[in-house]
Amino acid sequence: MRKQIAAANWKMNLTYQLGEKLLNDILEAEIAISDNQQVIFAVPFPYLIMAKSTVAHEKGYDIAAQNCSDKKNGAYTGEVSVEMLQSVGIKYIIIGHSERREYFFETNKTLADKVNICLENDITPIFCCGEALSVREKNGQNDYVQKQLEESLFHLDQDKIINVVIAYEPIWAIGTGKTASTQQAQEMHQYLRSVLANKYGHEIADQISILYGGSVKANNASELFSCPDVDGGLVGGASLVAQDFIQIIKALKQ
Ligand SMILES: O=C[C@H](O)COP(=O)(O)O
Repeated sequence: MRKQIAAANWKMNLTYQLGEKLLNDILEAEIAISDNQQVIFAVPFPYLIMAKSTVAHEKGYDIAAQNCSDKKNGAYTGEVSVEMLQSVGIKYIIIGHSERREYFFETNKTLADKVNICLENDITPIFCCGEALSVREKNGQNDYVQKQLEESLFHLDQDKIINVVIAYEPIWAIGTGKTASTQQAQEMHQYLRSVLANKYGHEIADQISILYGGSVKANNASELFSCPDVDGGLVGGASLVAQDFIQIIKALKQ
């Protein structure tokens, strides 16, 4: 049975001290996390070790990096390699967030390289895909996300794809307060799963968690997560407020 995941993406927000307090405030709520659920905090690089040790003894909680280099190592000043992240215990990395695609010009090919290095190091990529408003207005969202999957993931064998988490994030819903309707979210997630099934078969596709991202809030998480093909969320703004993210964790399907 695939995991139900609440992933917090702090992006470039919070000081170290506020981040540490936020983590502790959420852990103090002592939410019961079932074996089928996972809570992940994607924190800025300088906070990874603190965050990792803060959740170390908490069942069902883990930490992610928000990005990594597409190079393995070497003279790339300012870059952070997957091997470095692995060496401090990181098990998840967000790959291909739309903000990285837009502001840092990451291409499907670069992201395929990042995915490969993650998997070589036993790290689960949380692979983001999603269309801009202009694409949706032309009803081109299915082809658009399918191409993102084909060009960044479909070189993987069955035993590798099974270790990837996918996050569908309609760009028009990120940080805008506009959320995809439950029907839009379910349609896209179902479509993504059918694309995976066509390539890898239903048994594999049914095991891959597909998260929804785009203005998930405390008051809409239950409805979104109740969709059969929505396996939790990748949450930006609402993950910065302890009480809001606590509600979002509680909204995960069991
Ligand atoms: O990574 C998270 C997504 O970009 C969604 O962000 P948001 O919840 O602020 O819309």
